[in-house]
Amino acid sequence: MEFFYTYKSIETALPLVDVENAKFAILGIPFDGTTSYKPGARFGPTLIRQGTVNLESYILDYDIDLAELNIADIGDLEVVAGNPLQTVKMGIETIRELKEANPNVIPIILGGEHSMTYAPVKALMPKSYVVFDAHLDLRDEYESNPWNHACVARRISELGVEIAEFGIRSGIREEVEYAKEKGITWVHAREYSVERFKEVVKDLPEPVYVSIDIDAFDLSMVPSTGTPEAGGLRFWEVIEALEWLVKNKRIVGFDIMEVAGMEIGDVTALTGAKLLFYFIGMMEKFGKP
Ligand SMILES: N=C(N)NCCCCNCCCN
Ligand SMILES: [Mn+2]
Ligand SMILES: [Mn+2]
Repeated sequence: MEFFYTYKSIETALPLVDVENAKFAILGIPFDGTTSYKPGARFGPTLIRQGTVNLESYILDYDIDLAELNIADIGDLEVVAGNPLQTVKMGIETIRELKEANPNVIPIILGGEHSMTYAPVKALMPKSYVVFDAHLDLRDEYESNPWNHACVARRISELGVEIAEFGIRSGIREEVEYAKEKGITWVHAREYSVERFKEVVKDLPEPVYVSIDIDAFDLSMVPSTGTPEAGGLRFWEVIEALEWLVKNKRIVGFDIMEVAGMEIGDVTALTGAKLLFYFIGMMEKFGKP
């Protein structure tokens, strides 16, 4: 199947199937036009895919081999340089095309900056948005742009989607006040635990969209990201929370955003690649239908 707004990118190290037969479909959105400190997230989709070359397709702790699963990769979205809204609109259309081709497929978006997450959320319209992030992303606008990556959770909130945020350690008072006004729960990185995650998420309505802004992880694991923040989360404490989430809530989509970098083997991209493999593996092993 051909998609109007996509082009073929490098492929992961996994054998791939057609969209029509896929359980998971990868789409890269290489946009980084509003990142304010470090650029390079436009290379995230390519670097994450290339990082999978380094990984075994077999997930030891799950006894699942991703090479045996039905995974499609529809390439990267054609972005409109400097225009996040137009790029998001093309992303919405592409993900809707994807779901028309296979209503059961689970889209996995590789960013690109976090503003692009609005596209899968608008296309899939989950009841809840669960996000790991260093930043609240609840600004009404940033650098005079309401489609800046610092605003994505606010735009999602305006869709009426319930929101829970984890790993937070950066924001402004106005965002905290907005979260309080809208009943958005956010957990500071210092207060984060898997138990706290379960407490917050257990009553959220389904289905759920899960977003990972890679800067939620500690700076040591993800130095190549647009707005890095020290004091982040550890890998396995996020994986354990996601395993509980996919067992207990129906997941309609997933993304890994804000992976930047300029070279093959970038540490941040390798973190993203490992996370990609674990998410697919846990969905296969534990995913609630
Ligand atoms: N990724 C994000 N959500 N970023 C939010 C804006 C970056 C905060 N810089 C603050 C700079 C103040 N000197
Ligand atoms: Mn973010
Ligand atoms: Mn962030």
